Amino acid sequence: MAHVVVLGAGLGGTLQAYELKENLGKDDRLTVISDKPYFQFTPSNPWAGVGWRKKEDITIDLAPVMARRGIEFLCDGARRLHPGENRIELHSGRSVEYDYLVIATGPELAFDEIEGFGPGQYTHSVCQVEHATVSGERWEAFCADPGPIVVGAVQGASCFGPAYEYVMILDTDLRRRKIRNQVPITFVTSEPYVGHLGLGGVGDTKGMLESIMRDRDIQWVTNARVDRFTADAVHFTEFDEEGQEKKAHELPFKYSMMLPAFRGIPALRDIEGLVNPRGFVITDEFQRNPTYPNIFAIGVCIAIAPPKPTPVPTGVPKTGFMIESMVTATAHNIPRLIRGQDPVEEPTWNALCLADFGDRGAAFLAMPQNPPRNVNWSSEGRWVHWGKLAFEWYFMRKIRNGVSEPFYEKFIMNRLKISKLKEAKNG
Ligand SMILES: Cc1cc2nc3c(=O)[nH]c(=O)nc-3n(C[C@H](O)[C@H](O)[C@H](O)COP(=O)(O)OP(=O)(O)OC[C@H]3O[C@@H](n4cnc5c(N)ncnc54)[C@H](O)[C@@H]3O)c2cc1C
Repeated sequence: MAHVVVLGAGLGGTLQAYELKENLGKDDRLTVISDKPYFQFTPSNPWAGVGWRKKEDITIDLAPVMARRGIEFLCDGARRLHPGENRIELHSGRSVEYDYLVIATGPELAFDEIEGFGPGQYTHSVCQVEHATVSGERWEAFCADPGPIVVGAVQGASCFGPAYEYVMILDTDLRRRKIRNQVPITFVTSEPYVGHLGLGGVGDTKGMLESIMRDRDIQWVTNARVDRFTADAVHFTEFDEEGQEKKAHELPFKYSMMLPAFRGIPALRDIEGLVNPRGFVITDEFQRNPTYPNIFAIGVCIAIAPPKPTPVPTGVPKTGFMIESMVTATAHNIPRLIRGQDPVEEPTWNALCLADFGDRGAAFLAMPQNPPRNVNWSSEGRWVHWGKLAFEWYFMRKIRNGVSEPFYEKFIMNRLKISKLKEAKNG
């Protein structure tokens, strides 16, 4: 009999618990530990950031759901991991021991690396539902007395999709309110070009997103390193393609949201052999840590090197499709280890993003994540907006009912089939 613990109950940890439950033996114990009592559907946070969703629409109370699936649930935060003792020390003072651990703690948001940045300072956030709810409330006040907007992603950011989503959603909302003409919008990003996305672009994301931004009167600045935020301006330095300083900017705003860089959570930081210098968990091809072979990690908390350095540092996004493949590999590898076998399942690490703009949207699929790729596809249209609504509905239902079926695999296969049929029809 083995005790398997999943630390973190976000998109990755919750799915991990459901898939492990299917594959573990009857006598094995499964515990989920999370510092929040609810699951939040992070992809809907940009909608909460304009008041299109409330917190209760996109969160699910985990205790009853986990109880129904026969999974122990502990709502407590990890203070420190002691991997040499197979023990997690929790904020309550209690310790939990494990035979196998899956770390799924997502990112710590590194707002403190830039002066004046983040909630409680001068800018807003949609990274967590608690932030997005406040942003949605402030958005109402902004619309009553509008001015310039700055949206984007700072140096070291890896998650660019939600920045594009949020800027387009704000544009859509302002047009619906018929006040778009009073609001200059600028997109400021550390990416070397619009549509790079931390992936070197996917298909024609550069041309596609530039064209959409032009169409929506959104100005942009790329290769930007933010130096500080003050109450009503972002101060940043623009670099050229060689990485030389090009121009210092002071751009005024009345409302701003920029994606921060991520790092690993404090409970894991500086544990030698477990994490890299930014606190991301080191994993091998089986999602297993090489130093502590009974520890696996999935989701945003793992270390992935960028494919190619950029003039201003950028990271690699870890999106749902990729996380799902990490979950599935881990759900097969841990039971194999318990049975005395070697791990064999490797994740596929592909990237899919449905970026909703409130009326239409843009989608891309990169298989594998880094170029050169077998599938390098991007598209835009009204179908993406409907696709994102379906994604939210399906995912919330899946978490509520404890279903472990892979979503992305099915969605992508269907979408690619439709594209191929269309191509064949058009000759
Ligand atoms: C705004 C936004 C929108 C996104 N939209 C999309 C999208 O549309 N499609 C897509 O594919 N990807 C999207 N992503 C990327 C990615 O899919 C999400 O970030 C996803 O939530 C990552 O899952 P995760 O399980 O790794 O981390 P999280 O979902 O962040 O989960 C981490 C969990 O660990 C818990 N935790 C943290 N610290 C501790 C601790 N010390 N002790 C115990 N528990 C702890 C947290 O409370 C949380 O429950 C988006 C990301 C953001 C920020």
